[in-house]
Amino acid sequence: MFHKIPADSLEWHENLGHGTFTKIYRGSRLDKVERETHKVEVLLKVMDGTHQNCIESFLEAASIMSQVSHQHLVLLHGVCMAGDSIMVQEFVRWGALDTHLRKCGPLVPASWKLQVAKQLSYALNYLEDKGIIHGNISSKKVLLARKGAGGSPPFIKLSDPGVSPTVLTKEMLTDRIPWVAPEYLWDTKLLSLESDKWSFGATLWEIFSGGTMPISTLEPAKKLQFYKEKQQLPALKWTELATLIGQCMEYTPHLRPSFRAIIRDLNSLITSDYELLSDLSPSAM
Ligand SMILES: Nc1cnc(-c2cc(N)nc3[nH]ccc23)cn1
Repeated sequence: MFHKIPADSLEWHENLGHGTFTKIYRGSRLDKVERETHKVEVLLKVMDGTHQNCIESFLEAASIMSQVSHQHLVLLHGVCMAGDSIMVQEFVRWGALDTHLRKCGPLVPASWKLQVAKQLSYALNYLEDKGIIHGNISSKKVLLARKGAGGSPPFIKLSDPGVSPTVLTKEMLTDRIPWVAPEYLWDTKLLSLESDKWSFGATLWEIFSGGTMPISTLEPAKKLQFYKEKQQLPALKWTELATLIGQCMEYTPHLRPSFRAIIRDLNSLITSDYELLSDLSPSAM
C-alpha cells in the first residue's frame, strides 16, 4: 500500500490552493534517518472528509503513486490518516506549469516547451508500459522542479491525478473539456490508456499556446457541443506539432499513437532556428 506518516512529524505552512475535494499546503516533514532528524519540505494534500467514496479513490491514487518511481513523476512520501486523509508528496519548487506559462508564456522559447513536452511523454510512456492510467493530464498537473533559464533546460514532474475521475460528476468532467477524453465523458467505463493520449494532446496545445485554453472558458453547453460536433482545437502554426496534436486528439481512441511513437515524433521535431537565433543576445550574432 503506502507508508503511513504520523501527524506529529508534520509541520504546516501556507495554503497553496485547492483541487477537486482537496486543499494543498506547503509543509515540512521531520524525517528520522538513523539517529538524525532532518526536515524535508513537502506538499500536503488534504482530502476534505465530506466525500467518503473519494477517500477510497484518494487512497487508491496514493497506493498507485507509491508503486511507481520515475524521475518525471512526483514522489509520494506517504499518507497521514490522523483525522483527514493527507497525502504527503515531494515539494516541487516552482509549482504548476500553467501558472508559469501564463506569467512568462511568450518569453519561453519553443526549445524550452519542447523539453517539457518530451519529459512529460517519457513519464506517460513509463505509465503506459506499466498499464497505469493517469486520467487527469493538463499543464496544471505538470510541476516545475527547475525553471531552466537562459538556455538551460527545465525539469518537470507530473503530479498525481487527484481523485480518480470515476467519482467525478458529469458537470466536473464537462469542466475538464478539452483535456478529458470525449469517449470517457460519454461513458466513464471507457477510461483507458488511450484517454491519456487525448489529454496529452490538449496539454501539448496548451503549452505551445502560452498556457491559455480558450475552449475551457466556454459555458458547459458550448463545451459539450465542441465534442458532439467532433471539433478540433485551432491548428498551431508549427505544422508538424499541429499534426501530432491532431493524432493524439483523434476521436477514435485506438487510432491515437502510443507514447513510444509520440516520443519518436517529438524527437524528430526541429526547433525553428529563427526561434533559437532570436534567443541569442545581439552580441552573439
Ligand atoms: N507536489 C507539489 C505540488 N505543488 C507545488 C507548488 C509549489 C509552489 N511553489 N507553488 C504552488 N502553488 C500551488 C502548488 C504549488 C509543489 N509541489
